[in-house]
Amino acid sequence: MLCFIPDTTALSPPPLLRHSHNGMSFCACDDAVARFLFDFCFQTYCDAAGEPQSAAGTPGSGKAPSTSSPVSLLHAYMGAQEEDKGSVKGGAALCQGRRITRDGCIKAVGQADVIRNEFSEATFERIIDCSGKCVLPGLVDAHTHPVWAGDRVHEFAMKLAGASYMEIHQAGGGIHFTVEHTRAASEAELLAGLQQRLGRMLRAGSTLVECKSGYGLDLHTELKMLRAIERARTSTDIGISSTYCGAHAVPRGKTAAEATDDIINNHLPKLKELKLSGEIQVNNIDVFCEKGVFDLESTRRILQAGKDIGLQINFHGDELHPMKSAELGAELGARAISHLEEVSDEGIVAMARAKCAAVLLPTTAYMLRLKQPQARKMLEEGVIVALGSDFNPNAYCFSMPMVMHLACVNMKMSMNEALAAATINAAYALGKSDTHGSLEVGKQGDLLIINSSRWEHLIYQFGGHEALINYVIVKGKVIYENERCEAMGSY
Ligand SMILES: N=CN[C@@H](CCC(=O)O)C(=O)O
Ligand SMILES: [Zn+2]
Repeated sequence: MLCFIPDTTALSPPPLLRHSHNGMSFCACDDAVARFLFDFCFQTYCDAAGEPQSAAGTPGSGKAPSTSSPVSLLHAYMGAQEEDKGSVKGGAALCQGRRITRDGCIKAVGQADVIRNEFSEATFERIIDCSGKCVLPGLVDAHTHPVWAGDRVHEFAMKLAGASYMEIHQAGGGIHFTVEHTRAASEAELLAGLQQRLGRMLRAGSTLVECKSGYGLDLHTELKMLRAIERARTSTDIGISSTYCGAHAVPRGKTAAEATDDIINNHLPKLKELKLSGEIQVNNIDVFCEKGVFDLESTRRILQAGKDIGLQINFHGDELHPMKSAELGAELGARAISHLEEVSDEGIVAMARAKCAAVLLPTTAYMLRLKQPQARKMLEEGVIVALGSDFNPNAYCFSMPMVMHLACVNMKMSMNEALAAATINAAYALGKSDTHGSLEVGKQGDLLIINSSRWEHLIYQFGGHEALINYVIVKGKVIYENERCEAMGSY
């Protein structure tokens, strides 16, 4: 087991926050989950690891003490990733009075002395001294396109010179350029690029990421991409939610209607077969619903067909033109819709009612100088707002800390809102808020330890996360340890 000793002094109660958990949208102040998240966020000091401390409070039950408590000492004890092979140690036997399978889930949360008593006979593989540091949930990136070959740095120059995203796309560049290179690449090459990118995401604090296909457009290449994602799922530590995005663009030589028929009649039946045989796990279906790409009716047909084979609907909508994508997503029971720069007022209300998450992508609005999505209005209307990096050859950003910073500055989100959007709400957008996105007993032990006594530095220091992130932990196992972090300091 791994033990963290993040002693805390609660600084102040978090402000009102729109937050989601298990499909509910609520104010953080009224909910134990959110209070827990922020108890962990407001950590200021710690004594030496392993030293007994005194603090009043309740044992780790997943219900954290209120942030109004003057002293809030929290410990999180977690199992390591490997299955226990039978040598149950004293500590393991103590926990909840039953055999612990070392499953990488959080075993207890609560006041330090209470948990110390509960686990007094436990032995730990490692104890991490979190003096002066903060422990946060691992970040969740709800929208990425990380499988591709070639890059589009030349197009960045064109855009800086004034070309629009759609002008480049219609001239055969953009997604078409990447499709050409991705079709020519081998699965091994795609996997190598993907693993490298996932490593960079992990070092920037993401422990769960959504990964889309969508640079093949033909069945052969889409499957090649999905297989690369599947191999990354088993060969890397980062969590993956995979998305079939064969309707990312209309392939050259086909009309949108022909491409729609091809997806429904050929791609999806094959995906269903591979899902059933266990060869590929695909979680979501995506379409780029946009003027000049897939219109509302084609989008509806593809998404419905994907839903019919058990995929969660999670698609690109209302980005460059108002398409009524939000209204469609709400009607179809979409789990999430991304972009939404051009969403209508009715669409926002419909998404709130349908508990359909809005995945906002600050890097894209910034890169393409689009109008910003109306994050404030969405939050006020009760939409579950999540964030994603949208990492792709157009928006080349791996870093959720930078995404949170942009969301705060450009979309006027508070830092608390941005953190919730990049953790529990992003997990909700992927259908994983039961197991990911916050630090609760029974949830997967994915977390970050940052080298600052105030968690807000992770957002405030734009581009400073490399020096701030001290540890990245997935399923209770230290995946990344930044030794330079101590030397660099955080201020
Ligand atoms: N807008 C559509 N898809 C991506 C961009 C993909 C690309 O340009 O390669 C997005 O979410 O920003
Ligand atoms: Zn995208």
